[in-house]
Amino acid sequence: MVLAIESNNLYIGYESEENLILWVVEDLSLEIEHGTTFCLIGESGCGKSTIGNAVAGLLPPYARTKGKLSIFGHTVIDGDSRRFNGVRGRVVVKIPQDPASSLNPFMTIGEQLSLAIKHYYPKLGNGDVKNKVFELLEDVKLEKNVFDLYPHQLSGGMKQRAAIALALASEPRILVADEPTSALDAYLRISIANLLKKLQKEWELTLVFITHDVSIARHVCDSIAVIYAGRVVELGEASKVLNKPMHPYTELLLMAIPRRLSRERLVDIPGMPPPPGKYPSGCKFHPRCPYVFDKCRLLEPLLKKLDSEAVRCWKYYE
Ligand SMILES: Nc1ncnc2c1ncn2[C@@H]1O[C@H](COP(=O)(O)OP(=O)(O)OP(=O)(O)O)[C@@H](O)[C@H]1O
Repeated sequence: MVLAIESNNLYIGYESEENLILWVVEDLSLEIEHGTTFCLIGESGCGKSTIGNAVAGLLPPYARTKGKLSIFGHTVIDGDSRRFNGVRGRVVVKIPQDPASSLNPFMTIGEQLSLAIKHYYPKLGNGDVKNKVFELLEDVKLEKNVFDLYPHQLSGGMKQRAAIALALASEPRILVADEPTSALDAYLRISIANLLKKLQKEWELTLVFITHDVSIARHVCDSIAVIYAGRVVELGEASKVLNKPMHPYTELLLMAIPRRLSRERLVDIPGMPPPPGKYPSGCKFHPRCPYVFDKCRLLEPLLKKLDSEAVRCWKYYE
């Protein structure tokens, strides 16, 4: 087994102007096998994008880190030092939530893709570059005429496909897709998710898929980490976690979304996730947990390994 991403006890925070560090992600220990699709799921603000940015080498300078992160065995985060040269943009790339943010409005898609390919493969001649651009357009299922179009001439779904093509120009091994479907309607959401899954298989990529949409996660992921208040609360094979959730948060998250052909009533998760700096003592989910007992309020459980899964809940320590 080749590990594409490995983190050991990783902490990620942001330093405020008053030099206070707000730890957003804590105690993150993950092993992501190369050539698989790994999903980070959780409500808004729980730290999914922060983890995605850490993996892609895109944390801002005022971010603070502790612990370790390795990409294909190469240490990129060690304590508060981060070294992504040769990795960022080449081995690992990120597709942003909003495709417009990675596309230049003043250049055609063909010009942008050609420029990216020339940057990564300076020895390629113009003809080969153009051929590569057309291959990329075909890979993301865009017509050849898109070469001459500007971003504003594309629909939302086409823009997202162009952003994916741009991300693939360096022939990366890891693709971080941060809510790549959130701005799209239901049909386009599935078609972009399907495209990413197809590319992951054909290009033998490791795909880190960030979403708060359980039905998309169910559709594309091999394994999944459920994130709450900056920590993994459940980890395992997607089919197991999503069909037989162990953590009360995962259980509620699944009850809060409509399922096809199911007549079960939808349930709201009571309350709101705590913002960084306001995490409660004990288990971070205890104020919203229907199974809370005294110990949960006092002490935070560690992520406990149970067969092929892991769960951070005192229920499983009894
Ligand atoms: N660059 C940043 N500087 C300061 N704080 C940040 C930065 N990025 C994120 N945060 C804070 O970190 C916390 C987690 O945000 P993050 O975007 O990682 O969560 P998320 O789960 O991806 O949420 P969403 O689904 O809304 O994108 C939030 O409180 C957010 O305000």
